[in-house]
Amino acid sequence: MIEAKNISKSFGDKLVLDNVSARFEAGKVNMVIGASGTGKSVFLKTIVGLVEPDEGSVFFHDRNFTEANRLERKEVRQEIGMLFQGAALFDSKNVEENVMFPLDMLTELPYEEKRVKVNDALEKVGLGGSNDKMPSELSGGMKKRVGIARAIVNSSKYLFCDEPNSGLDPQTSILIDDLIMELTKDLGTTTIVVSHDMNSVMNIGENIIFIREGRKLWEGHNYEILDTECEELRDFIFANKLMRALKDDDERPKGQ
Ligand SMILES: Nc1ncnc2c1ncn2[C@@H]1O[C@H](COP(=O)(O)OP(=O)(O)OP(=O)(O)O)[C@@H](O)[C@H]1O
Repeated sequence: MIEAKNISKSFGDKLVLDNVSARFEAGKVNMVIGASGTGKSVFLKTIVGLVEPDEGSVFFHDRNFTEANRLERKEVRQEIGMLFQGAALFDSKNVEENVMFPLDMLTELPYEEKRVKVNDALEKVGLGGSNDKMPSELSGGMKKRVGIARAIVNSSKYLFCDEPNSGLDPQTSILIDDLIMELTKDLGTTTIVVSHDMNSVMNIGENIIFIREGRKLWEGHNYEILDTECEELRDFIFANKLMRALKDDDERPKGQ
């Protein structure tokens, strides 16, 4: 579980996060959604300590991360797996070396033990046996899978995914969403997905917070979202034509 309490952050005189609180449960896909430039990434960076909040605190289970010292923060960070936008693989490293990277950085394990963990992570994302492939030989969806394997290889308790579907076609996006959901359930991770993709929200959003201009305006489950009374959220959702069509269809009297 991760809890962010009353987080505020300004850059210069621009208030980017205004008293945002959220609770992200273990074993659930938690989503932070909102339009571009609205503060989602700054919020995620605040949670991992890449940005220091001006006010408020972040807790990982009962550990106060905001007040933790360097060593305590390092311990928490070792439990966080990150899937970056665009997968961010090292082009000059093969799949095995890419997935092994966090183990090289964070552990003293011998190569054979690291290899067992890498193979296990690759199996989990459906890429068993791809160790020697280079990123240039992989499709966009496979690169994301490698990125996900790298995020879970160190038995991460927390899985953060920044725009996991960016650059993917709709079918591959669904496969990646499903994989994120499956791993969250199987591994019991506290998963946070930052996204502005409404298809993903409808596929996997179990606990969603909507941020607009630095303020949290709504939170709930994907089955509630289409019925929201929050005008700003409706504008965000129904900017997507498919969502508008679904909503109209839902409201049409049956048999028409
Ligand atoms: N280090 C920084 N210094 C100054 N301003 C920043 C900094 N980081 C972010 N901002 C500003 O904070 C605001 C929120 O940015 P943020 O990246 O969180 O948006 P976002 O919702 O993640 O957008 P996107 O979906 O496009 O990634 C933007 O106006 C951005 O310019």
